[in-house]
Amino acid sequence: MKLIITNSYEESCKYVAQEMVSLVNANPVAKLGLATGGTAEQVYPHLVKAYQDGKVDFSNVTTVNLDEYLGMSPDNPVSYRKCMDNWFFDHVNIKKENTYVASGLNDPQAEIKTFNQKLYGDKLLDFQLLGVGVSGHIGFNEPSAVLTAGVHIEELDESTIQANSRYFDSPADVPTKSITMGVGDIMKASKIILIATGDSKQPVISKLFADDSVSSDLPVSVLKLHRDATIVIDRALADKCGIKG
Ligand SMILES: N[C@@H]1[C@@H](O)[C@H](O)[C@@H](COP(=O)(O)O)O[C@@H]1O
Repeated sequence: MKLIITNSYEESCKYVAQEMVSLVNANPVAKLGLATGGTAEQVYPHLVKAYQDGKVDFSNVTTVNLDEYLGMSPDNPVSYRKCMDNWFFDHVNIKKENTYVASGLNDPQAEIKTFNQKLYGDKLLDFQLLGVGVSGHIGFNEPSAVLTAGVHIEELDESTIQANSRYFDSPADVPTKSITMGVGDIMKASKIILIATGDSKQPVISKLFADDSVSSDLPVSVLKLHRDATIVIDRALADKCGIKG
């Protein structure tokens, strides 16, 4: 697992976007795994800018998103589908039919089938963008005695519900379940970049770099097993975690 420490969150976002642009330029038919969440959100304006500046072409790119809340309509303004449309897809030349964000409204078992078809029907992911939850989750894979490899329905951790309640009227409105890629799905991506910032992520990032352990109590720690996973944090977060470098 590689660590990159930037001078600021803004610089982290630019760095991640630049990596994605380079990847698409090297492989115009790239299949990208995408992420929502407040941290990943600020990566997308840099991708849109690169497109507007003629530096990248998304016309042959396909995408699969990590997760969605169960019961969430794709039309709901806080759905991950709407987030992706608003932040990215509606502003670049990607074909909408080449983008997939699971529907939280469909029958869960049928949607798991569709999700797997999108993940494995043609080729594996060339890249996966990740954020990390305050619980240490990736996608919505929460800490637990065991982790699940494949696409599944996951009960959200109380800390995730609290953290994500900022997007809803109240914590009671946050869905309690999600449909998510499993850790095995994420780990099959050829290249993974995780971006983290902010004081709330200090406990999980500190734990991640405290030692060499991999544990289902800290789902993000599975990235230590990946050949090409990079964690991008800013100096402020690194300092909080006591990480030198
Ligand atoms: N399901 C998403 C995760 O994929 C994301 O990593 C996490 C981090 O969010 P934020 O960056 O807003 O802290 O948010 C949600 O829970």
